[in-house]
Order: sequence, then structure tokens, then C-alpha cells
Amino acid sequence: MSNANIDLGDIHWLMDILQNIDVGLVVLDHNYNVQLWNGFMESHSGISPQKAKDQNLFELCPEIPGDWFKQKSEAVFQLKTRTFTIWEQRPYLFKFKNYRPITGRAANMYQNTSIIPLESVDKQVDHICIIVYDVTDVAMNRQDAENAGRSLSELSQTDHLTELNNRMIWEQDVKREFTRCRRSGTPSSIAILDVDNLRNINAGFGHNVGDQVLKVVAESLRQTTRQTDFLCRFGGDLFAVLLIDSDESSATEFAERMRHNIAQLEVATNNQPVQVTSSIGLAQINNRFDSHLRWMLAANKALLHAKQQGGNQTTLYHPKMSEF
Ligand SMILES: Nc1nc2c(ncn2[C@@H]2O[C@H](COP(=O)(O)OP(=O)(O)OP(=O)(O)O)[C@@H](O)[C@H]2O)c(=O)[nH]1
Repeated sequence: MSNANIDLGDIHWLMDILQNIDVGLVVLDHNYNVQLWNGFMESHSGISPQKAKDQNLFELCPEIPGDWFKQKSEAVFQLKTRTFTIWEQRPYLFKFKNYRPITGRAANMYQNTSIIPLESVDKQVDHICIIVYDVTDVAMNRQDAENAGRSLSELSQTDHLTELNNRMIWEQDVKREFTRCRRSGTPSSIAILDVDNLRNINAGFGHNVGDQVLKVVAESLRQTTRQTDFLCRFGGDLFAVLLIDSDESSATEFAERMRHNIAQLEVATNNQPVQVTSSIGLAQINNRFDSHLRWMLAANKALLHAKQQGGNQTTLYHPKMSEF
């Protein structure tokens, strides 16, 4: 259902779903004031949507560590991609009592949480949505049966479609590499790659073809990167590579090879095969970056430039691009 087709009736039942769905939904503006607080949040916190509306999240829920949460959310606002936290890293974001009869041993509800960007019609991200999943049963079962099957943590490290590591794991690698480069003075670089026009491919050939495009791009990247590099599906049509011991010039050479290999790919459809192009933003670590997030944002900035210049190209980050 496209936005243009939504009528008042649709909105009515959409609101019903939001209120009754068995996950927590909280929409925040950029000042971290609550704009939406659904029924799940009300029944577990005792705070009504009317009371929550326009309240600052950190005043409403003092248990949430402000600095940590803001750092995570800023990346969502700026990079426009989702981020998440699993209960193993942080048992909960919102401190809710656990009322489940079977898992009554847990004092508080264990939660997995996602933070997703909400794009307005002009493509700006002025709001984010927190999605809260109650995973108390999973957490309790896990503690009871440590040897049972693959752990949730393993599953949550891998992107199901491409089987690449997901962003959460990659970001930990970047953080570690940031510290290592700072200590050793050696340069490493980040490449963020965006598949061009995936929206049109989905619209023209169907979502399955779009999925296939992402899979073959992932495979091509896997084959192009060195064993020492770290590759992930960053989210949506974005991939990222951490290029160890690569300065600007070798990173550019690598990125152009990646782009060239992707341009050779063809994905079969019922009609003519689809060809794929990509845009790449590159940033070598530098002393002005005060954290690994700045480093990632620099590569993203370069990517935006590549896109603004028409896509299908590689752009190197330059401090003059920076506004931070
Ligand atoms: N098939 C498929 N599509 C996805 C997946 N994840 C994200 N997308 C789609 O990727 C598109 C990304 O949109 P945009 O960021 O506007 O990218 P684009 O169409 O590639 O446009 P440019 O980036 O400007 O070239 C959206 O239409 C998403 O629905 C996925 O797992 N499978």
C-alpha cells in the first residue's frame, strides 16, 4: 500500500494495529520527545499514551542511559539505517516488570530492541522509532539450556539474505580497528557501497529479483575482499568493508575493482537480465575523527557525494565535505 493510497479508514485500522500489536512502539523526534507510545508500552509501564506524548524520553524513563542511547540514535538519524540491541548486550532498554507465569523467575522483561529511521516525504529523518520485543522466554530458556542448538547471538550476527555479518558485528570490528590504528599509526579505510536504483529494480522486476541482486552483489564482494578485510551487509541496499592497512590510494584501487566486478553481474528475470551498478564512499582513518562513528560517518558522507554526482562512481572523503 503506497502512502498516496492511504485513506482515513486505513489510518483508523493502522492505529488499531499499532495500539494492539504485541511489541512496543515508541516514536521520538530529534529532541527525544515522545510522539507515539503504543498500547504495549502503556500496559507494561503504566504510562498512558496521552501522558507520554511530548515528554522527554529520559525524564519519562530515567533507567535509559542517555549518552549511550543518544550515540546509537544519532547514527540512525544521520546514516538513515536501523540499529539494534539484543538482550545479551543489554538485558532491557525499558525497565518493565516480568509478569509471565512460566518465566516468572525473571524480575524484569528481557528485551531486544531495534531503532529504525522514519523518513519524511522529503527523505529527511526527523523521527526514529524504537521497537521493543519481549524475549524473556528466550532468555530464560537460553540460561536453562546452554548447549541447545545455535545461540541467538550467532543467529543475530548474520544477515539472513546474504549470510554476511550484519552491521552490529562489523561495527565492533571497526571500533577495534579504530583503536588499533590510533595506537599503531597505520592507515585503514572504510568503504560503504550502495546498490544503485534498487527501488526501481524492485518496482520493475519484483522483490525476488531485488533480493537476488543483493545476493549476487554480496557474493561478488565476498570474492573481491581479502581474508583480512571485514565485510558486512550494513542494512537495506548498503554494504560496508573495513579495509585493513589500506590507505586512500589502495582503498580507491580496491573500491574501483569492487565497482567494476559488480558492473559485470547479470541477474536473470523473465525478460531481459538486470545489470547492477553501485556507488562507493571511502574514508581513510584520520586524526580528526574522535570515534569510530565519525570515521563511518565520513565514509557515508563520501557516499552521499557519489550519489549526488549521479551514482556509479567512487568518492573519497575530503574534510571539506565535513559539517561535523
Ligand atoms: N528486494 C529487496 N529490496 C530491499 C531490501 N532491503 C532494502 N530494499 C529496498 O532497497 C531500496 C533502497 O532505496 P533507496 O535507498 O532509495 O535506494 P535506490 O533505489 O537504490 O536509490 P539510490 O540509492 O538513490 O540509487 C528500497 O526500495 C528498499 O525497499 C531487501 O532485502 N530486498
